[in-house]
Amino acid sequence: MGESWLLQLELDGALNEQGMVCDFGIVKKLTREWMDKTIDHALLVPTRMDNLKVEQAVGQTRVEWVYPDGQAFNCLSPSKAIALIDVEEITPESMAEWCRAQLIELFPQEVKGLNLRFVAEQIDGDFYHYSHGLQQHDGNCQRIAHGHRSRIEIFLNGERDQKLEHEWASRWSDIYIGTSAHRKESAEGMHTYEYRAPQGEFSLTLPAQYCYDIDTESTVEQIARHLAARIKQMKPFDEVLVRAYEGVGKGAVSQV
Ligand SMILES: Nc1nc2c(c(=O)[nH]1)N=C([C@H](O)[C@H](O)COP(=O)(O)OP(=O)(O)OP(=O)(O)O)CN2
Repeated sequence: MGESWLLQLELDGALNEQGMVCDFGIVKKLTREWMDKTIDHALLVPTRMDNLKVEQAVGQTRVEWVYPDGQAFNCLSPSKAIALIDVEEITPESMAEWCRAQLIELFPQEVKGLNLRFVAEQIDGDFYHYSHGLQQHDGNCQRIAHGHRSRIEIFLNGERDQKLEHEWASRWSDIYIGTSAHRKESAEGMHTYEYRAPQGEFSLTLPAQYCYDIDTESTVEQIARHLAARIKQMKPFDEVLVRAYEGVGKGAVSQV
């Protein structure tokens, strides 16, 4: 599944010569750089999970996992796009503990304690939960399986339509949004996506029931456009406006 969490930090320690525990600028820089290097835009794999096999060779990592119903999940990607986390399950709490233990080592010695929390954005309505990879992105969004938790707003003739929002959020609850051009032949009932991007070769195979393909890259602009077009097909006489988000506070608007 895709996630977008806000990170909250509390530092404990004696005051330095500037009267600070640690300059906020340093806190933000250290934390952001470390998160970007380790878990942000990565596929987080809980290595104590059952039915998991991980192989690493020459900069590539392969993850094979069997779903409880016996179906297969397989991802091959440059190693930095897969974060192996020594826990049974990825939760905000298990990730906070895992990150805390490593992050505290990076702070100046005045910092004696670090409390770290991951929190989901407060979303009053529906949201969609998806993973994807943008082959054409020159940054880390090219990684084949990173995801977001995103609010969605749909308007018909200027009026919010929460029933439609709910329908799309349910359809896109823990979904992989694939790009048709990346599809390769696969066993029946499975989808395989493969592409080469600047960071290397990416490949992902998972059950078709967890996938939704679109004809373009899955940028949030294209997602908003796709949703607006699909809704317009069903409601040709209505003016349709979609606000689709990508994680917290960023998104796109499409109107047809
Ligand atoms: N105009 C667009 N820009 C970007 C898109 C997009 O769809 N349209 N998509 C991405 C990536 O998919 C990416 O996962 C999001 O990247 P980024 O904003 O860097 O990610 P974070 O969620 O980590 O956000 P921060 O708030 O910067 O932590 C990139 N750009």
